[in-house]
Amino acid sequence: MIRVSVPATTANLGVGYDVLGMALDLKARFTFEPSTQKLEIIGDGNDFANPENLIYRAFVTFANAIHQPVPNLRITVDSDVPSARGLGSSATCVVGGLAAANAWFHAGWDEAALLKLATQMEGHPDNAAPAIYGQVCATVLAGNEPIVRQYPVSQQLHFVTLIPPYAVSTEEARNILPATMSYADAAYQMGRCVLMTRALVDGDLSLLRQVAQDRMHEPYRATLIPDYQAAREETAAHDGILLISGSGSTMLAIVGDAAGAEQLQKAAAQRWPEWQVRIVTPSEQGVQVVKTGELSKKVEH
Ligand SMILES: Nc1ncnc2c1ncn2[C@@H]1O[C@H](COP(=O)(O)OP(=O)(O)OP(=O)(O)O)[C@@H](O)[C@H]1O
Ligand SMILES: N[C@@H](CCO)C(=O)O
Repeated sequence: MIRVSVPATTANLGVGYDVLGMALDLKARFTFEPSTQKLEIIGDGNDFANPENLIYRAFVTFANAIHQPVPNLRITVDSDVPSARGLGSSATCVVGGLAAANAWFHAGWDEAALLKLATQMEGHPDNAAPAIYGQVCATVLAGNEPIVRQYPVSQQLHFVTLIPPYAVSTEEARNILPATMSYADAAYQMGRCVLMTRALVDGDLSLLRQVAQDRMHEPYRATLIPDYQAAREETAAHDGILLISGSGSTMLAIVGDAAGAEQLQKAAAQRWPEWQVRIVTPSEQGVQVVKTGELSKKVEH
């Protein structure tokens, strides 16, 4: 049996559209076993219990890439990562399926090779990179080749996810973005993206506040999240900064101390009782693969 644990990820971190992403301590756990049937999927939503399941598709993609036959599989899903909420659920499926297949076939692919294939499946690397490597990752593509670097996140920063009960599909949230932006806006954005990484590493909340205002996607995507303005005001009332997590609908609040995070969590949970409001911490680890009862660090080399 192969067990895979993959962290949720919050992509973009505001000003790092398609570049920055951070792994979180919310996990998706998948197990892969031989089955007498072609495919069994247990524990996943009804919509996903079919061969189009993204976890299975990733496993099949890997098998095809190394020219191996696809085995009969039982996949068991136990995920704390809600689907289509901006917390990288699709990346957990893709990275989980690829990493499991890598271990299943003893293929020995390293993280860079997994990231390349995961990026092809996802279309952009900013969820897949931290799902594989952990921490904050900055990733760019040189042709099809991802170039990635990790940044440790300061423990002085505290994070609260505000997860509404409604979904936003990434596809829709990408389609509403304009096709071009001006040089002035590009320069505005580049500088803030660079300084955002510094603010996260240093735990510099005042710098973070100065550079968090995005011009590339948040103004457009806010229209897809009916409670965005209210969530911003609630976060500001607790001295926090609000970003759209990935393509939404989740919003990520960043505050400067643990007590402030708890107060915001309580207030938001009270105001929106049907939301999941969770204090989260960055995950230092990316995907973990456990095979035959032993923890092997990521995939076996
Ligand atoms: N548990 C799951 N089992 C199978 N497929 C899933 C599961 N969770 C998510 N998916 C797939 O991922 C899709 C959602 O991906 P989408 O990119 O829209 O949102 P997200 O990854 O949660 O958010 P974001 O990319 O903004 O962080 C679902 O429509 C489904 O295809
Ligand atoms: N960078 C991606 C992350 C969501 O998958 C986006 O914002 O569309």
